[in-house]
Amino acid sequence: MSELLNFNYPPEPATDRVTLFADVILPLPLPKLYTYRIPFEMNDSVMVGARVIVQFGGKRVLSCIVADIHENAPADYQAKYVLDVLDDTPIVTGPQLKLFKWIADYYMCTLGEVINAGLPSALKLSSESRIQLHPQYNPEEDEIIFAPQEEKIIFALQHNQALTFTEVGNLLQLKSYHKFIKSLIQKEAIIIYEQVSDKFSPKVVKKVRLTEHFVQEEGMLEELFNQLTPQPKQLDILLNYLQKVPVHQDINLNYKGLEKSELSKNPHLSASSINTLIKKGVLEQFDQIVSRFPIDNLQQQLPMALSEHQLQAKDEILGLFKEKDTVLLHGVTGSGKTEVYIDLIKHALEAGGQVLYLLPEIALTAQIVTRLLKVFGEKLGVYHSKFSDNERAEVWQGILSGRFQVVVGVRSSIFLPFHNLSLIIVDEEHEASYKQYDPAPRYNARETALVMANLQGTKTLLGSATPSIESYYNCKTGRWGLVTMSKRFGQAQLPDIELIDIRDAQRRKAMNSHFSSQLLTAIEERLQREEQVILFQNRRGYAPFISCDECSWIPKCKFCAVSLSYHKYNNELRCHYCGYHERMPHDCPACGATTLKSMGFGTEKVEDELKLLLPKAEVQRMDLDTTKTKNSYQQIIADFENGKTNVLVGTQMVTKGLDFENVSLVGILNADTVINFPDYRAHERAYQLFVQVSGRAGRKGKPGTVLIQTRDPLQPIFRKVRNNDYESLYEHEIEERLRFGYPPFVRMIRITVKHAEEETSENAAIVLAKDLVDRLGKQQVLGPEVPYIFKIRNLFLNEIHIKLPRANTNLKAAKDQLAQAIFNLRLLPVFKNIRIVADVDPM
Ligand SMILES: Nc1ncnc2c1ncn2[C@@H]1O[C@H](COP(=O)(O)OP(=O)(O)OP(=O)(O)O)[C@@H](O)[C@H]1O
Ligand SMILES: [Zn+2]
Repeated sequence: MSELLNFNYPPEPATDRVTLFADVILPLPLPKLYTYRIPFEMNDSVMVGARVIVQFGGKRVLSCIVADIHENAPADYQAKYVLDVLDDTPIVTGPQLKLFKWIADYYMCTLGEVINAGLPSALKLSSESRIQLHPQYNPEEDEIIFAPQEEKIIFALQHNQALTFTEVGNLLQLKSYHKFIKSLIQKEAIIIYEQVSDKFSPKVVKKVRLTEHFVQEEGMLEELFNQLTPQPKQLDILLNYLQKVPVHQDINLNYKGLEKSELSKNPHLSASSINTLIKKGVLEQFDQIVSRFPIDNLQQQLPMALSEHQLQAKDEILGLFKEKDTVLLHGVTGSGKTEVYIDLIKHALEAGGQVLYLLPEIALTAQIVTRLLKVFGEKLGVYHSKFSDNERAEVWQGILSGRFQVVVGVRSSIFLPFHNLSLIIVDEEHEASYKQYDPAPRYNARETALVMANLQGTKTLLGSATPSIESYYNCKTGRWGLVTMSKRFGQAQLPDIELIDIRDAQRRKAMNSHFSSQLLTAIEERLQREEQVILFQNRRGYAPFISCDECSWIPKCKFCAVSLSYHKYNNELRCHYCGYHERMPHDCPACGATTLKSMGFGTEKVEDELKLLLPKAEVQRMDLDTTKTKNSYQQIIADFENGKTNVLVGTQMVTKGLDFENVSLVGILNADTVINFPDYRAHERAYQLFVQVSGRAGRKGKPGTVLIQTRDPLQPIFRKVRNNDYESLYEHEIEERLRFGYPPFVRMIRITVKHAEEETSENAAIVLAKDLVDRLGKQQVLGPEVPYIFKIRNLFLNEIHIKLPRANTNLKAAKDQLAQAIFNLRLLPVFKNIRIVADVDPM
């Protein structure tokens, strides 16, 4: 027996020496898969879906995913060897690989880009990866046996914070050192991380417990009581401990102990006495590493009992699922869709499958996670970008191991390694944030979820109070099932919606900056009644631009064709497209006058002015600027829930899905910017936004009011919003879409041509458009045209839109033509540096 075998290293060479090759997906935007040769001794350990380490190019060592194993050597190059296998079991499942391929094909990008977006970086190793000692690893205590090479690594790590892979290679003077790293990870002696700054730091809590002999030995506890009787403060602590940790019922409870803060935060207990007890050896203090997803203190609850309407909706959904794969739940705001989802999730879990619950925004997950945790406890995984990489990897592994059976998350959750889904829920299905705009893959999580459901033979439930026109069309044509809930839950009524004519108010001198006196009075009234208010404004920052009163100078971004927004809190001018920022000048750089004025207004100004106008109001703001840190959403939402704040000002973040019982007034400060947006979806979007934000008012018994400030109260969209008349919106929109050729009747692909020189960009777009007309036909190609924002990050943009009729178009063939046209264009020397982005189903 070789010494190596004792350490679980690759098995002995197979006797029938077939030469196998692995096609791997490298985490790079490469147009095709690369083939590597599998060394004989790894024939049995390389698996589809597992990670292997390969060398790519001269120096780079990368981990990649095996997509296929076969016996065909590549025809045009000599295959390099796979260096090492990282996983015993696949980390990417079969259905997932199929889905990734679909995403790459449909959204016209490479598999590498899909893998790159999909895998948490903690699962992507490269030569930049570093290792450090596992924080729980204790060389004295552990009885694990290490190979000499492993000991060498551990020794080095005891003297160095961290080592790169390359350093490990040099240390061992070995090329195939990865197996030692892998083995050390399995033995939990080391961990891997990507950068020094992102080092894994375990979450530790301080705990106390009774020193062992007090519990183990007969009569010791009684004696302790006697001893402590003269010290009532210490006795109190002991009693309190025993109340929370009833060791007399089960002595094993003592081992888990109690968080020290449970005792120290109690105002009736003395902190110094706790420490005295520790010094005396009555209590012992210890650290415990806890999960990042603690649910210890949550009381598991049964889901709420469904109302008659909810039960009926649920039965209808289950009934429709017998015939259709997809059902849309169209329920007005506050109708109790979430409880219907929860019931269906329970149902699906009982049948033994996994459930994915998609939400469009992190802001929304905060509230819903609390609700779901109560019902599903440890089975629930949460996934979004505010989580650290380690946390995301923990969720990924948790799904593979079966720890998490329900996952709630934002759009990127569609990349997770599900293999046994029995239900997918897409909440707020109309939301544009399901679409990733940049970088590739430019996928729509809603569409991808439907394909995922199809690949796994499962059902999808989409829900919204304001469905997208496309989804509703699918119901009308019978492809999907439709279930409607037209009443709010319980006694709650839909809010009253009133319009305020800003122009008229200005004439009557009834405007106080951006607030009509009607709105201000309404806010004051709610505050007096101790009710809460939500105010919506479509823009963040203080003002979308500033301008000199004297010479009309307006500061613009150096890199983009947009004006700079003014942010007052840090006195900065900022570009919302590229992030460029500079200090707000004191005088006009053009004429020297001191007459710089802010124009228009954003959420920051609303917050600022409201604090001046209503000094008693506790105002908080929720927008991109106030939600940068991980827990900021949760904090803002919790403060509002607890009544610590009474006015919440925000961008579209405050409009959707949030459920506050005490909100009785919603104000929309300027409705017009939402409606007058140059896009075929503008009216659909405006309707959705107004209905959704209105839907936050009056959700629990108290009647709600919505005040909408506008310069154009006759705009027909308002009538539809006030009457909650989705049908009439749909009828109008679908007719226009048919007449002018927009989705759902056509599929659109937007091609953006980018170049640092305006003329080159334009010429390239002209050449490309011409070629596309030849290939696809004149009807199918629109443009090129210069978009409204014609320069971003120093690149000049030109757009071409391709419209492909849904009926009788061979989509695959059309995309091949498009890809060929782009390829040919790039062959022309003048257009060598041109960048071309294809966005399929742009939003
Ligand atoms: N069966 C039930 N028992 C008790 N309360 C319920 C029940 N169903 C819903 N509710 C309450 O009614 C309110 C509205 O429900 P929910 O948030 O699910 O509405 P929704 O349809 O998701 O609304 P939106 O589209 O605005 O997000 C919530 O406060 C919820 O707790
Ligand atoms: Zn910019």
